[in-house]
Amino acid sequence: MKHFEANFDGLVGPTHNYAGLSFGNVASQSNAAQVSNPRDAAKQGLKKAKALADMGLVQGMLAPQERPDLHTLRRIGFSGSDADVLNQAAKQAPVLLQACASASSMWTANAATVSPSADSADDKLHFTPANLVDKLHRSIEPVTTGNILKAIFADTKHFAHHEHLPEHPTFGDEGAANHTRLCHNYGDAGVEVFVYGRSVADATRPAPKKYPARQTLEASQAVARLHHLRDSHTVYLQQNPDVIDQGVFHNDVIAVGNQNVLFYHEQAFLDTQAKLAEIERKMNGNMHFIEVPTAKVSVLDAVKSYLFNTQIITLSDGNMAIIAPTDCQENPAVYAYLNELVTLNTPIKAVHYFDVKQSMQNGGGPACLRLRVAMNDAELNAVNPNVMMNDALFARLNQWVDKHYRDRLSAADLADPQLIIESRTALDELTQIMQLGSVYQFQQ
Ligand SMILES: NCCC[C@H](NC(=O)CCC(=O)O)C(=O)O
Repeated sequence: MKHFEANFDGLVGPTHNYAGLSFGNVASQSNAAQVSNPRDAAKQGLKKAKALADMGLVQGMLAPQERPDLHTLRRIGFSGSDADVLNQAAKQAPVLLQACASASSMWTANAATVSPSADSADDKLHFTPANLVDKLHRSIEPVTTGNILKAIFADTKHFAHHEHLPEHPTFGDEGAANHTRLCHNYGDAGVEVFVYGRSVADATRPAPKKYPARQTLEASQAVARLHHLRDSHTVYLQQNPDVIDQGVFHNDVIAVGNQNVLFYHEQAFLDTQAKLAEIERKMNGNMHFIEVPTAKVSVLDAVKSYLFNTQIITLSDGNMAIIAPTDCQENPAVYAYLNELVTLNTPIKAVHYFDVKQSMQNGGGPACLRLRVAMNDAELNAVNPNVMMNDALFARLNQWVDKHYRDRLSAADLADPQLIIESRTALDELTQIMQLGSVYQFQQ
């Protein structure tokens, strides 16, 4: 049986816009009120996903969510026709309308935490959608995320789906952005590293002062229990609160892992040496810890360029490559570091750059755009084949984007009732292309 890691990228939705909704996410805040280009955003994402498929990786796509979310707007008291609801919300509570119109489900690293069957005591592949409670616009994602994941990973013989954690700050959960699975071969039992920003129960642990710590230790522990992970193969690691206060709102802005490589910034964690020793021990040795010193790349440069929001992928020859945003080429310190990295004695031998600027301007790099699912042949055979990237799906989805997406969207456009119709027409067609069934509220 073959074992590998598949990536499922989020297809950018038709309402992609810049609303400055994410306090603590520097890019989101500094690009607030810019005009976005949903069509380019979707095509940039598709191009990156297709390139990985062409490199021989197993690559799928996850459908976007229904936005504007009329269901939530009605739940909070706006009423009448769909156009009335938008109109009232735009006048009375424009920030709530923006929250209900965000295309943030595109960042599928936050869709869920995924544990492969090799790690779980019940031999199933587990999914827990993230509750994303720290941000209103993201807290409305998990139910539909669960529907989409169940429509793609349907076979209960292989896949276990859990409900998102209780919607309370105690269980703040940001999904795979704060979770890294390490292993020697993809089929081996791996070590799952959960990185949290604060502990609710243990007030003696430090916490950030300026920006929120979105992920709690309590949430990470709950997910590990749900997924039947073994203590001997699980590590809980605290993020350095000082870097959260410098804009590292998710761990995947400061660290990324693949197989036996952990690539991270010197200032990423607390208790770094003791925790790396625990990882080394639980992995039975042979780890490559690639620590980037502040002297070479500052935290500020890491946050600006998204050096760590890169994907590290294993190619068929066993070598690894980094998938980086072009912003890393534009930052002299980071570019120099990456050029040096490929000459060092590590498994990483190449860097490929992709323009994902539409997403970057909201604080989402290549790694935010994908959900990793380590699996085997038998599990892949049970996945809905209509979401898997290939020449035909790439062409079909590009046509679909051209047909339905606008090439500019401003805050004022979110109040346009026509946007509801466009978005629903597009998503209805997409559920047919991907054969997802009725995953959206408007289809029920
Ligand atoms: N993993 C990357 C997530 C980026 C995402 N940005 C946003 O939601 C910005 C939306 C806006 O400001 O319009 C976030 O902060 O959760």
